[in-house]
Amino acid sequence: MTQKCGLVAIVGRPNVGKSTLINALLGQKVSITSRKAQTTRHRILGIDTEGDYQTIFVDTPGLHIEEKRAINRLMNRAASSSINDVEMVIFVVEGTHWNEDDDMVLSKFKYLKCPVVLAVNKIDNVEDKELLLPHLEALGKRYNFKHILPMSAKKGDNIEKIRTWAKEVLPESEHYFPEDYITDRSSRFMASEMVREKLMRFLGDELPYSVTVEIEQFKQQANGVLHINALILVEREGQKRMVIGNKGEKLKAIGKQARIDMEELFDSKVFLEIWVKVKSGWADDDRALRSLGYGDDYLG
Ligand SMILES: Nc1nc2c(ncn2[C@@H]2O[C@H](COP(=O)(O)OP(=O)(O)OP(=O)(O)O)[C@@H](O)[C@H]2O)c(=O)[nH]1
Repeated sequence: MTQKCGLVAIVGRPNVGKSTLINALLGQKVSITSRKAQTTRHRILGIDTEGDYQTIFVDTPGLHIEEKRAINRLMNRAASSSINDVEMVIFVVEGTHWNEDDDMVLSKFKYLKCPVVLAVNKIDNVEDKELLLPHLEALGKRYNFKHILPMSAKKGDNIEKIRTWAKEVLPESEHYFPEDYITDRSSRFMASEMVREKLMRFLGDELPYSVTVEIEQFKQQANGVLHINALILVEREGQKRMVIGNKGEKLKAIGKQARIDMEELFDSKVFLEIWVKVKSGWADDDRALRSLGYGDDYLG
């Protein structure tokens, strides 16, 4: 049989569970998830290769209404353009909560030619299941969806259908990526996302968007241990203190959790060092090494 390959977009307002769905579809942590809205700043490709089929899932940044901040405008642009050349769109919404942001996403489908699947996520959260059916029926009247799928990305319920439907729409084409690729993002990028995710988890709303993470070193040592140096760049001294926490506790916890995820993803022991630096501060170029975010067994 000839090879088939194509793009499938996963769209939806922030926080509906797109990253969780991508992770569930690919069975690996390729995208970051968080309770805080809008964590996906980058467009991440998740690649699912099975035999002759290769589905490239495009995890778009959350589309949303407010356009005041430049970053939001950029996110909207990236999201709109990524919808156009795909074979299918998975529109993720949340349980029985439909709001005007969902309407906004829906309005982007006006000129779409490809099929749209409505994935009604987080049904495990819907307490009154009797409400679900009429709600799904009402949703069906909003657009000519190819399928309407109640599902739970977190529990893995019904997500196989998405993989099957995706395969059905793939055109004949050579595979774009080698079969062992899960994402076209480099491992360095994945490592930085993992640190950023933990930052968000530990600092929540306190964390400003301006904080960035750079991977300065990513090297496999002869003994197989992966040495990773991450640099967290903040804008002010106060933010640096916040990230480091009392006696370095916060940074230590962030480092530990990030290391655990990295070890799983890279399938290797990881030695992770994290530094925090104030971005613009020429007067503050001291890079205090604050984190011992690695297991004690790698110390010796
Ligand atoms: N109960 C429940 N929670 C879910 C489910 N799927 C995702 N979540 C939770 O919803 C929150 C947001 O999930 P994400 O996957 O980060 O959402 P997202 O749409 O990628 O968010 P952005 O990156 O902001 O666009 C997380 O706390 C998830 O654990 C689900 O099926 N059931």
